[in-house]
Amino acid sequence: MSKQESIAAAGAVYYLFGATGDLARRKLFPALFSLYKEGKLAEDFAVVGLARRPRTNEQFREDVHESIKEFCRYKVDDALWSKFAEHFVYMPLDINNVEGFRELKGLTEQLDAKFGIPGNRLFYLALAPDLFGPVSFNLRDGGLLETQGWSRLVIEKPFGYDLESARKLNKQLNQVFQEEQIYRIDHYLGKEMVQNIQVLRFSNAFFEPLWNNKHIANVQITLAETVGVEERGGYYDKSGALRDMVQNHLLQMLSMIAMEPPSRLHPEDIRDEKVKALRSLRPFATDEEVARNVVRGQYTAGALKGKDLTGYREEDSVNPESKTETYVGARVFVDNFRWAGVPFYIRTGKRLPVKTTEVVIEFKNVPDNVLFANRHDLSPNLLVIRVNPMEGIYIKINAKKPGVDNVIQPVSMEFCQSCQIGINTPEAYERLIYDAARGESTYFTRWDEVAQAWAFVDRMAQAWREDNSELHTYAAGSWGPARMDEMLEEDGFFWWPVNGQEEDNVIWISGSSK
Ligand SMILES: NC(=O)C1=CN([C@@H]2O[C@H](COP(=O)(O)OP(=O)(O)OC[C@H]3O[C@@H](n4cnc5c(N)ncnc54)[C@H](OP(=O)(O)O)[C@@H]3O)[C@@H](O)[C@H]2O)C=CC1
Ligand SMILES: O=C1O[C@H](COP(=O)(O)O)[C@@H](O)[C@H](O)[C@H]1O
Repeated sequence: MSKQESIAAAGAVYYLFGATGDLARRKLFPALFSLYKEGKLAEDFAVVGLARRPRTNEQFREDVHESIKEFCRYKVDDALWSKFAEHFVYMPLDINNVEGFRELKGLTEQLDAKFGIPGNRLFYLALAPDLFGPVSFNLRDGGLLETQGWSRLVIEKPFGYDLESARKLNKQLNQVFQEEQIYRIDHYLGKEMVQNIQVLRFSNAFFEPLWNNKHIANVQITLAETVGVEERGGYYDKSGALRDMVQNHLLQMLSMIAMEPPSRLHPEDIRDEKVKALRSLRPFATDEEVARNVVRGQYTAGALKGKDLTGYREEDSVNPESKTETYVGARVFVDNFRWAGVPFYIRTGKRLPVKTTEVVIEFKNVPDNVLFANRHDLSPNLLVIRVNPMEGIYIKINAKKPGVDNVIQPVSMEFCQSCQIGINTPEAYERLIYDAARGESTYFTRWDEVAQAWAFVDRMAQAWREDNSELHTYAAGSWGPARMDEMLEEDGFFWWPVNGQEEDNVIWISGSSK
């Protein structure tokens, strides 16, 4: 067996619902091409683009070509493109019309025969969530699930609007698919460094023994974006940062930092541990607790890198009186033996000064009775996990300043993954599509995780709905509402600089990312 054959996912028909949409264009077509180029898709596959808009196969292939040229991390060469393009067909289909699904079944049989596909079906729903239920019913009623091979459903976020709507949606899906067949995408779980959290934690003698409240003072998780709401106001103004980022990406990252080691590296064991961590989140009992521990903010006009920026309420397709939050910061606790008393500070926002996703683990200082205890120049040890756009980790330690007695200075030692691997790091969507095609579900969210995360954030949304906590404002291009900084100060901490914006006095041992 050649190397190429050994890494290829089993052949399947990929049904791309929402094939004329933004996600397909920016992420899904480029991901499929990269998988093909790397031999992770062999020749026994077909992609059927599905949406209402009329398109011929040729027009559709041209759309795919343009998307790959613009967004793929690989350059497209003509010979490979021609071979790849043959696997793509388009069929106009309205999701509410079951007849169309019957026709799709006929098309599927032709594609199975043409490409030697063994009856495997991957249904990717790049659609608004209110269409997930209707698609599932029509897949069943149109006969598309009657097959000798496997059938899997890949669905995009948001999975509902709150716990109640998520439950309803899940119930609909469960009428057609088993939980094991449902792959709920959280694209942060496809990011290399998010997946690396487990490896760092569980394969290094350095970290695991210290990974608890005896040694860790606090954990800081930042998901900062420079972009504003862009053209997505219609969706975002209803969703806000809490539903768009906290319920999913932020809490998923938190659960990976906080989880206990699984007994086996089996997807269900890992997800069991993540859901336990989510269940241990201390719920906010009252509106007053929400107000004390959670900060919601909305950006006003400001500037970034010399460019003037409008405020959120002035953006197109946003209600000029909108109270939607574009920033959420919170102090949360994981109430279990490992984490009791350790604050997790989390924040996410649009129009912040840098695009970065980072986790900072701040360690407690050395005990009072040792040599350097009363030194004010002792800085806490940090472990920093850089997820995006830089990928890597660094640790900050204290060391003697060379040539000078009695002077201690912080030193950062760095593993810069993106400097070494750079453009070849697979994009999250490549990894996740490949995993779904291989039946590897570790980095997809299971229903109980989703439900637990909704239950946690619903309490905040409820307090805000009742309007008992303030909507802070922050200037576009700033680090968000000052109240969040004050919260850390109350606890004797501050936000560590992110995105390599280290304090001036730190020496970098391998400063390639600076
Ligand atoms: N775009 C992004 O970066 C991200 C998107 N997502 C999620 O992915 C999903 C898709 O997002 P996005 O691509 O941006 O959305 P778009 O609005 O760009 O695309 C929606 C797609 O759905 C199709 N569609 C709508 N109604 C029907 C129908 N009745 N029958 C058949 N097709 C229909 C549209 O095609 P047509 O009009 O031709 O029918 C279009 O292809 C959403 O759930 C979104 O939240 C998640 C993370 C990031
Ligand atoms: O899911 C989403 O994520 C993006 C940020 O993703 P990233 O990979 O660029 O960090 C965010 O802009 C968007 O609002 C949200 O829906």
